[in-house]
Amino acid sequence: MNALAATNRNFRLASRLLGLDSKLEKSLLIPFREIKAKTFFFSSFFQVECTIPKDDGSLATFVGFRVQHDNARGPMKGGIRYHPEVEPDEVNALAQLMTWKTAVANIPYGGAKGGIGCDPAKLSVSELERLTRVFTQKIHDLIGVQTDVPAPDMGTGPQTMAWILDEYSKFHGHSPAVVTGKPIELGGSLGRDAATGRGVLFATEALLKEHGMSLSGQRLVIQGFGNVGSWAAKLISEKGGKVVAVSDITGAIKNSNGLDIPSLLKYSEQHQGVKGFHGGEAIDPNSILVEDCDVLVPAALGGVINRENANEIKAKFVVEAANHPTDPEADEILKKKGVVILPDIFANSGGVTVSYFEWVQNIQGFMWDEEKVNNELKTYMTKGFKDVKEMCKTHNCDLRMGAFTLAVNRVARATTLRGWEA
Ligand SMILES: NC(=O)C1=CN([C@@H]2O[C@H](COP(=O)(O)OP(=O)(O)OC[C@H]3O[C@@H](n4cnc5c(N)ncnc54)[C@H](O)[C@@H]3O)[C@@H](O)[C@H]2O)C=CC1
Ligand SMILES: O=C(O)CCC(=O)C(=O)O
Repeated sequence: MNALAATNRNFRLASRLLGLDSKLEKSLLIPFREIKAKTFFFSSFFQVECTIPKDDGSLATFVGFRVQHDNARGPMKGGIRYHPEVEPDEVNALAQLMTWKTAVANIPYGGAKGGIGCDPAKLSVSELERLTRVFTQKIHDLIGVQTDVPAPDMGTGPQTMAWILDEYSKFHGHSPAVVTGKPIELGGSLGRDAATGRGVLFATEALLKEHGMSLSGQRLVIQGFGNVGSWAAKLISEKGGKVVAVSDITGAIKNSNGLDIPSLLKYSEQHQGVKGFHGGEAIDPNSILVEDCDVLVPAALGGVINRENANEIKAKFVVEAANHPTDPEADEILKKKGVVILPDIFANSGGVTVSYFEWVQNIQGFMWDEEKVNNELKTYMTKGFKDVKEMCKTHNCDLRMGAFTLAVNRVARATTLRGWEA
C-alpha cells in the first residue's frame, strides 16, 4: 500500500471512531493546495520552468513539489525533502501526516510538505544552491510566516534553509520566521538540530516507563544515521541504552555488546557513512530491521516495515522516528505478535515542536537558551504521550489510533469552530 493510501486509511479509521460526518471527513482529507513546480518539459497545472545550469555548463531539470494539506489550526508547516524517490503521492501523504503531527503536539500549525526529486549526493554544493534558489523563486508567493513555513527533512538541512531564507527575503524583505531549522547565525534555534532525535529519546522513555521499564540496558537497533538517527543514537546511548546495530545508505554494522556511538559519529562524519567502522561487524543492511533487539527505531525511509519482513521482527517495541515507516499490513501483523508501535506522528514530533519554538523566537525577536528549549520540548512530549494514552483509553485502541483520533478530533473541532461560510 502506498504512503497516501496508508495515511488515508488511518485517518478514516480515526474518523469512524470519532463519528465525524462525511462532509467534515472529506474537507479534512483533501489538501488545501497542491503546488507543482515542474520543468518546461512536463505540462501540468502550476507548471513552472525549473532548470539549473550544472557546474559543467549543461542544463539539468528537476521536479519539485509543495503540498499544503490543512490550515485550520494555523500556518501550514513541514519539511522539504531532497531524494530521488520524491513523488506527488508520497509528498501528499507526508503533508497530511504533518497536519496530524502538529495537532498531536498541540502546536498552532497545520500541515505541509515539499520536495524535489533529485539525488543530493550527486549534486555539488553550488548546484544544490542554484536548485534551492530556483525552487524558492517558484514557491515564494505561496509560502510565508503566517501561511506555510518550510523546514529540513531528508537530504536537506540548515544550509538549505539559509538559501531559502535568502531567496525569499529578496522578494519579501528579511523574514527569518519563513523557515525553521536555520543556522543559529540566521535566527535558528539552539537545540533544533538535535530536536527530532531528542524527541525520540523522550518518546521512547515515556513508552518504556508506561511498561514499567527504563532505557538503561535496553538493546536498540537504528535504521538511518542522518540527522534523526545519529542524534537519537547519541542521546539514547548517553541515557544507558545499548545501540547494538545501525545502518545507513552505505551499509550496516552490529556489535552485540553495544556500539561505541561517539566513535561511530566521528567515523561516519569523516567517511560519509557507517560502512567500514571497526567497532562492529558488517551485516547485511537488508537484515537490520529483523536484528534481535528490544527497541527498533526506523529513522530513514517510509514503508520499510512491510508484509515481507514484519513476521521476522524481533523487537518488542517499534519507535517510528521516520515518517510512515510501517505499512498498514505490517501494522496488523505486528499487533498480532504483541509488538507495541509508537507512531510517527507522536514519536518524531520533537523536530516540528522545536521548529515552533524557533518561529516563536523569530517573531518575538528573542532567543531562548538551549536548556529552555530542551525543557519545553520535554514538557510537550510528556503531555503528548499522556494525551495519546487518554485517547487509547477512550476509544479502546492502539497507540497509532490514539494519536490519530487525538489529532483528527483537534483539527475537526478547529475546522467546525471556524465555520463553513464561503
Ligand atoms: N529532520 C527532521 O527534523 C525530521 C525528520 N523526520 C524523518 O526522519 C527520517 C530521516 O530524516 P533525516 O534524518 O532528517 O534525514 P537525513 O537525510 O539527515 O538522513 C537520512 C539517513 O537515512 C539513511 N538512508 C537513506 N536510505 C537508506 C536506506 N535505504 N537504508 C538505510 N538507511 C538509509 C541515510 O544514509 C541517512 O543516514 C525521514 O523519514 C524524515 O522524514 C521526521 C521528523 C523530523
Ligand atoms: O520542523 C518542521 O517544521 C517539520 C519537520 C518535518 O518535516 C517532519 O516532522 O516530518
